[in-house]
Amino acid sequence: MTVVPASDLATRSDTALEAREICLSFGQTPALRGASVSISRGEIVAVMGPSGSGKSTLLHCLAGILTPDSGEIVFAGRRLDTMTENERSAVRRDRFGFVFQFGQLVPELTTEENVALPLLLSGVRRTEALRRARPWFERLGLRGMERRRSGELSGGEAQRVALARGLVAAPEVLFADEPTGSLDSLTGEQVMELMVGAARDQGTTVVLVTHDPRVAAYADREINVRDGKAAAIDQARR
Ligand SMILES: Nc1ncnc2c1ncn2[C@@H]1O[C@H](COP(=O)(O)OP(=O)(O)OP(=O)(O)O)[C@@H](O)[C@H]1O
Repeated sequence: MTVVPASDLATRSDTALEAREICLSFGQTPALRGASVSISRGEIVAVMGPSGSGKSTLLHCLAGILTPDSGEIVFAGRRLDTMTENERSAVRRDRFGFVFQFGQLVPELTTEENVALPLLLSGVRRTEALRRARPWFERLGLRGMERRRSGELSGGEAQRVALARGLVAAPEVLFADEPTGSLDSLTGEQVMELMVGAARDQGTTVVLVTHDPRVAAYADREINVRDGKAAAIDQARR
């Protein structure tokens, strides 16, 4: 009989990312109270729930930005919560992408440098990083804006640049916290269409926090967070 090591089994599984019974408090405030979620490879998941319910905290734990007080985070078969800070930051840099509500572009850099940034931080040479950033301008309708700085972009343009930056290194998981929260609904829908299209092309798993049911409708599945606990929404009700 061949014994398959548990690590191999985990690598072969379809699960990209998992939180198991995670708890996290900020001082006396419990933000997560035993939240569990399991996200498949290539799946696009919307995390919904009332303000203050723990959505962003859950996303930050899944992304290895925050470490839970108890429970486990498993990414690609490995415990993220027990890694050293250096290992976790290498996972964030090399295997995860991020898009936040206000884009958070580096104002001193041109848009093409902003898009290329994750590659530069991973040690890709500048010419090569800029070469790989270039197709994203065409793809996201940003052609001609390569040399602008973030102050010279509209909100929707800046958010598309942020999206390109989040996806340029072909991350395994893209974390998006209210990526359309600062945009009007039409611009928000354009950003969502681009995000979902690009993520599907690359096979990127997406964890998306949103208040907006129209944004959540782009996801394959909704997870509802209430009082620091997560529950999958019955798909039949959607
Ligand atoms: N850095 C922090 N320090 C102290 N308390 C915090 C911190 N971050 C979050 N909290 C608290 O943890 C709880 C969950 O916050 P979290 O931001 O995860 O909720 P959320 O569902 O994302 O809310 P929103 O939809 O308003 O963004 C809230 O009670 C919040 O006040």
